[in-house]
Amino acid sequence: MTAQKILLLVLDGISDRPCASLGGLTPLQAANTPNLDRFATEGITGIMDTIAPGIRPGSDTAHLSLLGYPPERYYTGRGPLEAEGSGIHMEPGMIGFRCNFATVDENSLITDRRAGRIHDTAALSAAIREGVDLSAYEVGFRFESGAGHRAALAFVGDLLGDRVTSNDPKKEGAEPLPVKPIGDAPADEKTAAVCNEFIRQSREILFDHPLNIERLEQGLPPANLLLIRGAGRMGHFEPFEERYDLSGSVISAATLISGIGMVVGLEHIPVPGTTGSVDSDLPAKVAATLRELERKDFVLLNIKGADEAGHDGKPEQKRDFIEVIDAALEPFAALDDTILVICGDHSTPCSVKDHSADPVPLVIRGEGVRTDRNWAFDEISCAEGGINRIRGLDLMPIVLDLINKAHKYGA
Ligand SMILES: O=C(O)[C@H](O)COP(=O)(O)O
Ligand SMILES: [Mg+2]
Repeated sequence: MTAQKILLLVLDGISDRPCASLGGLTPLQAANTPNLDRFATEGITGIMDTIAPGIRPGSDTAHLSLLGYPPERYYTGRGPLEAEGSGIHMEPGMIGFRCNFATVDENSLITDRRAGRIHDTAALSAAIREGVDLSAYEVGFRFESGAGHRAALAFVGDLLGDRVTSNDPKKEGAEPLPVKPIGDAPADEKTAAVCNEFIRQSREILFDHPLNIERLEQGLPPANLLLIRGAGRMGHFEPFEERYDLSGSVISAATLISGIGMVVGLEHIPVPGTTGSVDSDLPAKVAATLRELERKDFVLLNIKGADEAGHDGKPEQKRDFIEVIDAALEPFAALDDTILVICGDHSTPCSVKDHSADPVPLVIRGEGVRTDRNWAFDEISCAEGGINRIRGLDLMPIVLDLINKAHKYGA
């Protein structure tokens, strides 16, 4: 029997570098992962540069590559993808941004780029929608909360450009930067001015919002500043179903990943109780994935929490969450008509607190797949596997071949 379906499970930021506090092991090596190891035993393993060796992938460009959409052709910035996944439909002419709720102190220094990984910013977003007025620029806007500290923004108006910088210095202890046009096009100058005005007004609204007063009383960092980045317009994506002759769904609490799925035409399946963080309801996600595989040919499932632990520089938390992931994956062992692909989108080493170019581990398991001698799913063991080392764009062709949907090159 040939497998008919594909489950692409992306363990976001799962891979790492050796951690001193884990005795020189990576969190994935240190974790007890019987299910992942079983998939490695039953399948074929390897490592993957989701973009190319030495290139540090963003989650956006990495996921585009994994889905077989070359980012150099399709990527128009993170903002529009994050916006689409946050429920803002990006019409032509709109400029989208990714935002962080962040904390600044009385000296205007950023003390936390994620406002203590705040959850539930709905009230703050409502206040911003209500209070910010950009009519002086004849610009409207949409603003929606995403998972955790994340949010998305889109400007609607004439003569807006998308070539502007970010106010995010990308580190704590620094002041927010002014947003500047890249070049001297009037449309980019206008967008930069609108960004700075949006940031100014939203900061005033957030400063004495009751939720922030409450957070201060509880000793929590207030979400009193928006960092905005990733300006862009929506690109054009060949629909996944036409490209591969596969129907598909995306399951992800991270709005960026749902947005990417949605723009290529995957159906977004929201799952209550999932947070994109280490407290997410993973069994609910796994159950939803199995339901989707009953009615669709392809499912993209993203599990985000290990990436957050990497960004926070917490090896023990990352190791422990990997064990939670592993336990939740047990039901996938029963998949028999599905090619199961498990990989990372990039490494997020705890020592770097950001993405690195270290390749990610990969396993492909299912009917007809050749196996190799590797029995463990981790960065080091997979490097000895039968897939060897591939790029993200190689993945879809390999998997399409395994379900006999590849086309012969030549006669
Ligand atoms: O978690 C995310 O959304 C990104 O991968 C990291 O973004 P941040 O550094 O702004 O939290
Ligand atoms: Mg990622």
